[in-house]
Amino acid sequence: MLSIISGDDVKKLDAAFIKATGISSWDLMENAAKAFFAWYQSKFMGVMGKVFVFSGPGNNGGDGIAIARLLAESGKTVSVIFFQEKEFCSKDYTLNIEKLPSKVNLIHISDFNFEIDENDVVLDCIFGIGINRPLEGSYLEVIERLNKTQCHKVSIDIPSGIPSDEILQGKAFKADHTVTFQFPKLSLLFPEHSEFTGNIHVVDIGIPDFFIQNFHKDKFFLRREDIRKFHKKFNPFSHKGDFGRIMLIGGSVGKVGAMVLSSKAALRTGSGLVHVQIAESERFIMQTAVPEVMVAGAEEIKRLDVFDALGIGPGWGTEVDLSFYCSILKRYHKPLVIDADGLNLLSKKPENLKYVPKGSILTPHIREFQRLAGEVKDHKERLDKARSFALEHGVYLVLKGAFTSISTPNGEQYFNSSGNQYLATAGSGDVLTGMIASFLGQGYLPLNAAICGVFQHGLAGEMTALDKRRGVIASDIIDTIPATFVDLDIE
Ligand SMILES: NC(=O)C1=CN([C@@H]2O[C@H](COP(=O)(O)OP(=O)(O)OC[C@H]3O[C@@H](n4cnc5c(N)ncnc54)[C@H](O)[C@@H]3O)[C@@H](O)[C@H]2O)[C@@H](O)CC1
Ligand SMILES: Nc1ncnc2c1ncn2[C@@H]1O[C@H](COP(=O)(O)OP(=O)(O)O)[C@@H](O)[C@H]1O
Ligand SMILES: [K+]
Repeated sequence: MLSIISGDDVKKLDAAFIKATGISSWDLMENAAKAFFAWYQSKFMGVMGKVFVFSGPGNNGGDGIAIARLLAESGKTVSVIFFQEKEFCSKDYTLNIEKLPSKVNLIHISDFNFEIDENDVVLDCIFGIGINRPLEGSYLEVIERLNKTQCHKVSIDIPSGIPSDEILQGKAFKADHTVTFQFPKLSLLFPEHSEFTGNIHVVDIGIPDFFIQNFHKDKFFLRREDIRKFHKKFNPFSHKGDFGRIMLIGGSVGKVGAMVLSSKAALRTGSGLVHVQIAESERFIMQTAVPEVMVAGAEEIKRLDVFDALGIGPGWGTEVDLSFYCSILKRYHKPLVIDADGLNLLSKKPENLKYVPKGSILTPHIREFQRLAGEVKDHKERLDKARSFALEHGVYLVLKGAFTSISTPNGEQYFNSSGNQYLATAGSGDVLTGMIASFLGQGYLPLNAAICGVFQHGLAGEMTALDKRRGVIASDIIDTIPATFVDLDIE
């Protein structure tokens, strides 16, 4: 798992790493340039145009000059466009200028003619995480001009103009790809910045994560290779009971489809037994749609303790009797999952949050979270609010969207890397509820259930979008859940 640290801490990290290993800051920049070059070779070598490296005065600019050298040595036609004379630039920038082969065109910005073709590549190395004020003057003019230019655009570490941990003030470079070093900078995960970042790629520059953990506070980035360790192992003697008995509550008249999706997703995620509690009139639809599911009557609602996990909310409607809802929360003493109308009902009377069992998992999308916790001005504030909400109520708060975040009762935040925009389709959230409730019922710790559910839901979305793109519907995501176990090599 990658730790996400603040821009200020990156400087301390670099200094400590250099001190501990004896390598020079130039070596670290060289590692960054080589890591970028390897990425470029795998993704861009087929692009035959010229490369224009726009190089600012700091170490991001220095990275650009080192990259220009590697690209030129590999046979590319490279120009470096610089803004400041080297006396005003960082030490490693100057060292790299001295190492540039003579075949690289070195052009001051005032002499550059902006003759860039569609097939050319612009590398944005103007500012990295050292940006400390909004863009102005020639930097702003150049970036605005580049934003209007048709060509391939790649930002190094972060699109120039965006601060590492805050919301952008003013303008920034608009990239098709951002290749970021070591870990994604927090602000790359904000929806406000999606028009600037393009696709985000993380490349390793050789600082081991255990070293970074000395600096990290509370934020992690979840990647595919991290997921296996959150999974439980089952053996050939495991029986239906080991895979858990869960109860999903929701499905009012006309909205039983939500429960069809949740319950089917839970079965596809591995649940041994799935019961649902839905409006009496919808029984027939439910049993026809998913014959493997048991439709619970009032008796079973009385005996909640027999269930290993509950999932409350999909398609429930907001007309539910709040005292009935509270009685479920009060009588169940294990962590449960609350989504959709289960959350909207809590927003109606937030004092009922005290009945939610500790360690439960709440899965709001942005609007549901706003109803629960109030208005925010931007995603940065939303993430802070999610963190304090989880701390205050002792729950896991899964804030859904691109880079879904999981805030824990001890103040940590995990950011998901799987998924795509095609998951934004009716019922997709109901599928996630079924998946998380299923893992919880299989005996996973709440954090592990949330992580595995969120990651595999996203992965199922990616896999199903390969041949369906915007045609993905929630049922396709469910059908692809089993393939995610195979893809991740989980038994
Ligand atoms: N561990 C890492 O992450 C590493 C990072 N490196 C690179 O180093 C970068 C950070 O380098 P720096 O700290 O030098 O930061 P920058 O390269 O972002 O540049 C900061 C410089 O620009 C000036 N500046 C800031 N905002 C400005 C504005 N709006 N207008 C005009 N001037 C402005 C500052 O006064 C400072 O001189 C990273 O983004 C990355 O590209 C690599 O070189 C090596 C390892
Ligand atoms: N752009 C996106 N990138 C990644 N995941 C997304 C994106 N948009 C939506 N999702 C995911 O799709 C699901 C949508 O859930 P939700 O909003 O509750 O939908 P519904 O109410 O239709 O079931 C969430 O898991 C969310 O994280
Ligand atoms: K940059």
